[in-house]
This record gives sequence, structure tokens and C-alpha cells, in this order.
Amino acid sequence: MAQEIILASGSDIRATLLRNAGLSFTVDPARIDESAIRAGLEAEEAPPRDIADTLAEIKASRVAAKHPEALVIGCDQILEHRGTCLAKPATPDEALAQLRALSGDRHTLLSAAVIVEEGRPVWRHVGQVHLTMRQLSDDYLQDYVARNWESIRHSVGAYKLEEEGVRLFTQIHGDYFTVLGLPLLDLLSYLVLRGTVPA
Ligand SMILES: Nc1nc2c(ncn2[C@@H]2O[C@H](COP(=O)(O)OP(=O)(O)OP(=O)(O)O)[C@@H](O)[C@H]2O)c(=O)[nH]1
Repeated sequence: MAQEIILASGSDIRATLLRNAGLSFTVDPARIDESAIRAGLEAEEAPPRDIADTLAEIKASRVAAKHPEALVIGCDQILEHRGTCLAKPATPDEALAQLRALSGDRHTLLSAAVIVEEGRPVWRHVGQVHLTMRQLSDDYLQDYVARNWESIRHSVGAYKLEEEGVRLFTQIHGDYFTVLGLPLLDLLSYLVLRGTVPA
């Protein structure tokens, strides 16, 4: 019997990416106080990649405790801009403030994934993507947020690359999947290497 794979994430796009890759898995989102853990790590001046990696491991470990036989994938994405980490916007005004700050500048997305098996991390990867946003007019940003709020509220950086968010950018260095929130190519390579996924 094939080993069960569990995605410990409530992210629709992460589940879609794994499903579209043909993986069989179940979803069991980790219930953790992400903002409290993140605030603690930021207070210790942990680097953004360590914050993403630690949160991904905590999510995977929390769910793995309920499913000791399964391969459990935890994820976390951090947006880093000029040394500060941005979280998902809580309000349209916060989304507008974030986009005003990112406009005309570069930022980095860090997408961490950790696999926990039998209570131990057995694989981890933090994908990085460097994005350059064009200089955007305030009129356009206000209109963009008003029209897209219900979608972009669930996304770090207040954009979805596969939707109108692509218009915000002039350059993207890194892979598409990592922008969406999952270092999918590295994850699949590991699952193929260990024989969990045929290739
Ligand atoms: N569809 C889409 N989602 C994006 C994009 N960029 C970032 N995201 C999502 O933004 C969210 C980042 O927040 P996280 O805390 O990592 O994940 P989450 O959605 O809270 O889900 P958990 O894994 O349960 O914590 C993830 O769901 C990413 O998939 C994008 O371009 N497109």
C-alpha cells in the first residue's frame, strides 16, 4: 500500500499544484498561531528564510503527530522587502500600503516546505524568487485593490501571479511555482528520488 501523503496547508493553490502534478494526498491544515510564532522569531532577529523554514516545520510536525505513518508536507511563504517581512494583508488599506511600498522596487519571496515522517523532518527546502515590480500609479493601485481584494487577501504581497498580479511585474528571477507558494520542482524531485512518486 502506497504511503499516505498529507498536505498540512489550507492554501488552495498548494493543493491545486500537487493535484495537477498527479499526486494523491489529503489536506489537513495545521492549526497554529502563525503570527505569534513569527513575531517571536522576528524579535530574535531570525532571518526571513529561517522564519519560513521554522514555520513550515512546525506546521508539518503538528499535523504529523496525528498521522505518524504518513509523509506530511508543511509550507510557509515569507515576503522580504528591504529587510522587513510582509504578511498577508488584513485589509484593503493594508494591501494598498504594501503595494505602494513594493512599487518600483525589488522584493524576494521565500517559499519553504518541510516533510516530516515518523515525527522527524526528513526533507526541507526554501525556494527563493526575486521579483521587480514596475512603478505603479496610485490610481491604478487603488483600482487594482478594489477589484481584486477578495482574491489577493489570501496572498502574501497582495498579488496572485496567475491573475492580474502579473501586470505588476517587469522581472521575475526564480520559478513560477515558488512564487505561488510551493517549491514544487524540488519537492517532486525528492518524492521521485525516494520512490514515493514514479518517474
Ligand atoms: N494563488 C496564489 N497564491 C499565492 C501567490 N503568492 C502567494 N500566494 C499564497 O499566499 C499564501 C502565503 O501564506 P502562508 O502562510 O504561506 O500560507 P497559508 O495560505 O496561510 O496556508 P498555510 O499553509 O495553512 O499556512 C499561500 O497560500 C500562498 O500560496 C500567487 O501568486 N498566487
